[in-house]
Amino acid sequence: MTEQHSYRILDVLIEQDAYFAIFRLPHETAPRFVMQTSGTPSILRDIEELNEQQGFVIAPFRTNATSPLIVIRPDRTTFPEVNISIRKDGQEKAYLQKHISKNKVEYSYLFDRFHKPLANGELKKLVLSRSKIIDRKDTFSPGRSFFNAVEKYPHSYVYLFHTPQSGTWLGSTPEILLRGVRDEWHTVALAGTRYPNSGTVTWDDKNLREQHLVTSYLLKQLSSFHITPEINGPYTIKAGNLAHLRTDFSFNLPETPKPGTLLKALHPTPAVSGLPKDEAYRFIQHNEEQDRLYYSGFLGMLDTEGETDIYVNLRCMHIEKNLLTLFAGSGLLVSSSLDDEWEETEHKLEVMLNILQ
Ligand SMILES: C=C(O[C@@H]1C=C(C(=O)O)C=C[C@H]1O)C(=O)O
Repeated sequence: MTEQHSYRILDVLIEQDAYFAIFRLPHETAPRFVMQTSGTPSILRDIEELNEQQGFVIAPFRTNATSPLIVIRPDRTTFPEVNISIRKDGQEKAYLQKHISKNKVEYSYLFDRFHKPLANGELKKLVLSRSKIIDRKDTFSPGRSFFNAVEKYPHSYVYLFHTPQSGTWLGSTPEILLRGVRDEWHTVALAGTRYPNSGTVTWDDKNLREQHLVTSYLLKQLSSFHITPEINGPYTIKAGNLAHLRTDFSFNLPETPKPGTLLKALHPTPAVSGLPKDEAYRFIQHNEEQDRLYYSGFLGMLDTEGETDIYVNLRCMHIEKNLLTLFAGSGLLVSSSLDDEWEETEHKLEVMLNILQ
């Protein structure tokens, strides 16, 4: 099967409103595919209900009626044959950035609003995110963009999924939330961002502190289950045009906690939300002025009999009939500067912008 044939199949599955996900794990060559062929996917109210589930999980940042927590049952794991007609490409139109996207002036108001509780010591860290909305070209193909990302981002988890409940999402994320085979499990603290042109990356105090906050949080959550992980890091990793600081946590997971319970304890980590956990999560809900939907939620296969690979949903876009909404955020500390954080989100948005053609 040619790549062009594969991407047309993916586009047709989206047009047919199928329940499917295709994903490529870091450093693997072949993407894996899952599709539910009968009934409707499970809709869950609470992350802990994942303890009773196996399948492809799609969890929003915040579960609500518009963004439910979904599990696709993997009825089939090979590409289906679908009737593909050759698409007549319409008139070319340029990708246009819509006014609804926050410009730097509007972003600066939100930056000030987020900085206040950091400056007065109420909160230690807050992740401020924004989105960029662009017109979808007639020639845009989600399937082709997925394969572009597979090629361009070998170190990331690249995915495309569709369900009628979530809509269509595509992304290329570097951040593992929970990975496990048998009783060997892993999670990762990924925080601190640079955009090096070349050579070695150096890390300032702000980035080291951000990384330290996420590491301490993960240790605390794991130790609440009496898990003492083996720790490796922090070290520098590449993710497309960006570099991050990463610390690995490896541990045994006997009978309990089950993965759903652990995911509930981990999500949302301060890499995407903030500290203290509950206060930061509430602050974002009331002040960010956008619904993050599935951005900064988590996704991937949950299969306790086989292999579990759950990633944080970053460097992603929501694909609609006429619009593409790209998301990016960055972690603010009291020492953050407006220009640096804006620039960081610009670089993060490029991850999706670079695969649109
Ligand atoms: C929030 C995002 O990325 C997260 C935030 C980072 C940071 O602030 O340094 C780094 C990696 C991710 O954990 C994003 O890509 O939107």
